[in-house]
Amino acid sequence: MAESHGKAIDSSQDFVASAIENSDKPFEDSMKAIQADKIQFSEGEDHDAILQNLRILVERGWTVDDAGIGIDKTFKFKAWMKCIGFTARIGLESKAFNHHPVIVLRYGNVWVKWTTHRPYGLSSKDIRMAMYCDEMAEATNASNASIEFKE
Ligand SMILES: C[C@H](O)[C@H](O)[C@H]1CNC2=NC(N)=NC(=O)C2=N1
Repeated sequence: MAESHGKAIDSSQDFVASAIENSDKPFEDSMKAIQADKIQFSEGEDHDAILQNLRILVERGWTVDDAGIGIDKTFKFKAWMKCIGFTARIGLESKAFNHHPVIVLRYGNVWVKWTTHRPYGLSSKDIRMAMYCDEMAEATNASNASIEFKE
């Protein structure tokens, strides 16, 4: 059971709620609470840089998993072809950046999870790709064309 600002919290959802609920507290306090209790950073990472961006991602609906090594989010789209288009955009960038997610493609939504296998933990690559997902979700919703598949 982890403590944050004196409250017992025992799930990453609670961590997220606690981080946002305490957002009126100085930034450092709420982020230290998350760092001390939860995140397992990949070796060699700049912890403060990751935490700065993690706060933005959490406010956009990303959640930290219970192991503290990954972040995930569910993107909702009305049309199946938008689910496909979003997934394809993430897939192409994953190939280009050589950093790959777990993606669950369903009718109406796409669940994406980022974690780093080697070195094990949460890395700046996960953060970058999560930011990219948010950008692509906006681009997908804004675009009328379904995506062309280029090899
Ligand atoms: C050999 C290849 O570069 C590695 O296996 C890459 C591929 N994609 C990856 N994706 C993720 N999420 N983590 C990794 O450590 C990783 N490593």
